[in-house]
Amino acid sequence: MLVVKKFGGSSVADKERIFNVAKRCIEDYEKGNQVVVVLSAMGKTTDGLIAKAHEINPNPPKRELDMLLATGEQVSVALMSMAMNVLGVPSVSLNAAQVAMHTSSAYGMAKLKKIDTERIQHELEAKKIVIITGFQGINKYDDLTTLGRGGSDTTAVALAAALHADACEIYTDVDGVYTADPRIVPDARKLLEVSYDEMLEFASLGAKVLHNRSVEMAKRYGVQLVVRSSLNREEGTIVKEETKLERMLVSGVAADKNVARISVIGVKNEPGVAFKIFNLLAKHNINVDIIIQSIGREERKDISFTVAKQDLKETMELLNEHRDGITAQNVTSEEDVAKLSIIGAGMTSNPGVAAKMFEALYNADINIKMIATSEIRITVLIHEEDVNRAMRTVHDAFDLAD
Ligand SMILES: Nc1ncnc2c1ncn2[C@@H]1O[C@H](COP(=O)(O)OP(=O)(O)O)[C@@H](O)[C@H]1O
Ligand SMILES: N[C@@H](CC(=O)OP(=O)(O)O)C(=O)O
Repeated sequence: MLVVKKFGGSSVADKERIFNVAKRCIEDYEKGNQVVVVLSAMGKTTDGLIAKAHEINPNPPKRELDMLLATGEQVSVALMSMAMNVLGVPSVSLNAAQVAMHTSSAYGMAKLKKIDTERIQHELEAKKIVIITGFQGINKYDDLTTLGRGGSDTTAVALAAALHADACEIYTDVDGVYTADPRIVPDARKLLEVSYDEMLEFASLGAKVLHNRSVEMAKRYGVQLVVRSSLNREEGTIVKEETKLERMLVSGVAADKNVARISVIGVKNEPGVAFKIFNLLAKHNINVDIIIQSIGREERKDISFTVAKQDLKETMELLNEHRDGITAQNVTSEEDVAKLSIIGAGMTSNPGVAAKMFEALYNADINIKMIATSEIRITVLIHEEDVNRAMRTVHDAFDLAD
């Protein structure tokens, strides 16, 4: 059996945890399995590297930032292989260039395109545990790229697909996917199974327990995932196509503080304006979420939308630079906002769900700034300082603890 095991930064944060992971991997190896380990950078290393970059240059070139960030994962894999060596088990660490994990060129948000498996297969046949850097790749210029924050999960799923692995296990510091972030909602309940579609919404809406692209990829290639803890032996959560369990109306609540609101005020009420605004942002790889257009006062209207906080500065610069072209009278922004979402495949065609969420927020005196819905989620934009309270309130309103 070939197993891909991914351990996040929290699981390899210090010497004890590195040895803990090494031992868990060796247990699998000693059962006769082929073991591929994917690691993230230790603890908060990536945050530290980003801060260091900004000390030197407040606008670091994206290529150089990736060059720097990719070092974090290399430290983890080298130390892990040294730990396995101490424990007497043959292993080898490989970075993205050594494997040849090919990505697109977009530094900081590269997409995996193709993974060469020869080197990995060769090392597995030599009976080694193969330890691979998550989060990074190489592009067509042979430069190092990174896949976006939390991207090591995606590396693991891509490797599981490329190697036709029998299992793909994602180890973190909680023992599965819960109805809400268990650190914020203490009575959140662990889900035994969750469908790809629901997990994709969870991940995209702020539950960082899995990287959203890893779920997309798992669905596309039919890779079944298990999310579990590296710190205990509890059964985890299975992420797969269809779950046998009875459909819950709402499966969970997710929050995302990494969001900012932008309002483009007084644009002309004529065809093509929205196209010009969002085409401009798309050309600069800026992802936009909730979009609201006001009903036009005669000749002018406002368009508001959200972007990730790290894209706020660039978005504001672009919109101000093109203010005449997009016919805007003013552009404003708000940073202290957060998104709160409820997710559930069972909410389709159930008219009471939105009302129940809004009632819970009303009872807690929380104001809603924007609303977006899809078949399986309802998202509201609220004040950032209200978000944890809002999460607990909505979790309670839908009885998710039971
Ligand atoms: N619905 C959820 N279920 C479980 N964990 C969640 C959820 N939403 C958010 N989280 C958070 O995700 C964290 C794990 O993700 P992350 O910190 O990226 O771990 P790692 O370093 O292992 O990749 C948990 O500690 C938890 O606080
Ligand atoms: N080290 C990277 C990639 C990653 O996936 O990390 P983690 O698995 O610890 O969330 C980050 O911090 O974004």
